[in-house]
Amino acid sequence: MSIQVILTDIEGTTTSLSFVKDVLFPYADQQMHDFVVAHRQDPVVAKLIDDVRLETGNAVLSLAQAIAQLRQWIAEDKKVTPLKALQGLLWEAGYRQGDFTGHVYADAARQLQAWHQRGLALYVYSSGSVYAQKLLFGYSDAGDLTPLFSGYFDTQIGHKRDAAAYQRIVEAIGVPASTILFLSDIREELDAAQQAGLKTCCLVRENQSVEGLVHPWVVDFDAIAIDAL
Ligand SMILES: CSCCC(=O)C(=O)COP(=O)(O)O
Ligand SMILES: [Mg+2]
Repeated sequence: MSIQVILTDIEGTTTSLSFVKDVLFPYADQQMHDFVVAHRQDPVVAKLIDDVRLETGNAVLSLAQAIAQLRQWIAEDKKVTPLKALQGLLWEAGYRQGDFTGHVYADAARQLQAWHQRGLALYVYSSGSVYAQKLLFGYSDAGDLTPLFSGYFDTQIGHKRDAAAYQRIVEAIGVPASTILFLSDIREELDAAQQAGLKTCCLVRENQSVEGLVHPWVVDFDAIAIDAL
């Protein structure tokens, strides 16, 4: 069956690792303390701090300890759902103030537009929260790309190395798994998607090794031959 849907990862796939690690994460790290303290009474932020307590298994974690835990998770690049949700809220100010724009490779922006034009449905699946995904594409280097996307998934649907997450995404999109092409730079994510029956393609942008790679791979979006996959 031919491809009807493209499901794409962000970091390392549409977007450089460096933008996430050298721009977004340091920004969140610098702003986390003041943001959480200023918004601690906001029900959304208060719930996320409770979620940090749940995640750590320490129900009496103080606000200061929760902030320290969040900053440690940033340093360790942990894909923890309350951290990802808070990062989205923090980055909003950075995008709106023009402190940075969302990095999207020119080839990715070009092909996303071309695939949308030819009638393929485009979805995102990233560990970054859906809110953060919409900000990145909404304030991207290539302008507002959000009209191209039919939907977004984050770790609320499951973790990216878990085949069950892809099965839930297939159900949510409502087309056969074999008509969905998943794009990612991480082979464990591609393995999980393949187990769920999706087609896969690995983005090898930054000198990763392709030794033993069982997935088709390309160096950028221009090299993806949808009809040949
Ligand atoms: C979309 S927000 C910035 C990226 C981010 O926080 C992240 O964890 C990236 O994970 P991905 O699954 O896109 O590799
Ligand atoms: Mg990635």
